[in-house]
Amino acid sequence: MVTEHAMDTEGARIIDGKSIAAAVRGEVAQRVAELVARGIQPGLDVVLVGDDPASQVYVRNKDRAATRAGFRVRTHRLSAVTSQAELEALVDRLNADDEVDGILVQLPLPRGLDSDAVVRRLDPAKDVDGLHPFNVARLWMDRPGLVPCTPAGCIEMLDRSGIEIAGKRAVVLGRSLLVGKPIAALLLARNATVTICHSRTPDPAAVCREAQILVAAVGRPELVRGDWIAPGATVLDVGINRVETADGAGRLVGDVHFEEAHARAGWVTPVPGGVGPMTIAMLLSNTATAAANRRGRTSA
Ligand SMILES: Nc1nc2c(c(=O)[nH]1)N[C@@H](CN(C=O)c1ccc(C(=O)N[C@@H](CCC(=O)O)C(=O)O)cc1)CN2
Repeated sequence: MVTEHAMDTEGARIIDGKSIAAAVRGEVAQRVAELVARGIQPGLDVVLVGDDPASQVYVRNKDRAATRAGFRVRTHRLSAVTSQAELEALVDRLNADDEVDGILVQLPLPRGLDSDAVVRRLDPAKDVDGLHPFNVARLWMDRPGLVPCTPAGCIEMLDRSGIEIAGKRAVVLGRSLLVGKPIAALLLARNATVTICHSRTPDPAAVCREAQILVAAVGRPELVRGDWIAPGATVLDVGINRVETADGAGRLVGDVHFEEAHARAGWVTPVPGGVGPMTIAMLLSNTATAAANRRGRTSA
């Protein structure tokens, strides 16, 4: 199936997540400045439990990006042996604190903690990850609300690259609450015809080959090969997998074999530097939206 983004001999066009994320961050900084000019200091509280190295990096980057955009940021670092009751008590305190506009609990939580219960405990108005059942329901009802950051970033990348969504056949590989299901809902809301593939789909390659927009979010390094991709398709790679290399340094790869996708697709996101940076940019955008909603919107 050939989309209107015909390939040329140079291969697919790259969707540069780093530069799109920088543009979004700049726009959010402007929205924050407008709130501050109205006497409102928007605040983000980030909760990190345990010592997972990747989570520590993501939380540090969120703190830095939010601070640079002008938010008041507090990061709460809790030990890996924090109890469910202690974690929920912190969420209750942040829910009750009027200076807190956004609460983000970094996932995954250490084993033994119930992340669903923690997410359900959040005030939906401060749930800048868009994971509370209230926000999930609003998403599926096509009502405005806080939308999970990575899926929101995928849509932003398509829009800012001028890639039409309406009327396209979209295939989402993966059905997680954080990415697969919400990106499917967002594509559907934009009038794509959406199929979700998962571990029990009999021939995922054949389904993916039907896609004009293919989103890979399964956490399986380079699962999607060139022959899974329709010539000219748009490929969004949400996977971030660290794989070993002969020199021991390791490298990051996505769920898509980049070189093969590049040779076949019309548009493709790289890893790193594709969807990943959009996650933090959209967190900032959600936090500005939450602040404006909570504190009385005029423009931000
Ligand atoms: N509460 C949440 N937890 C998690 C989320 C989330 O949206 N909310 N998403 C992921 C991790 N994540 C943010 O938390 C995240 C992942 C990747 C990136 C990113 O910029 N990746 C870079 C590469 C980074 C590297 O070198 O490792 C890229 O792809 O270019 C940012 C944020 C799970 N948890």
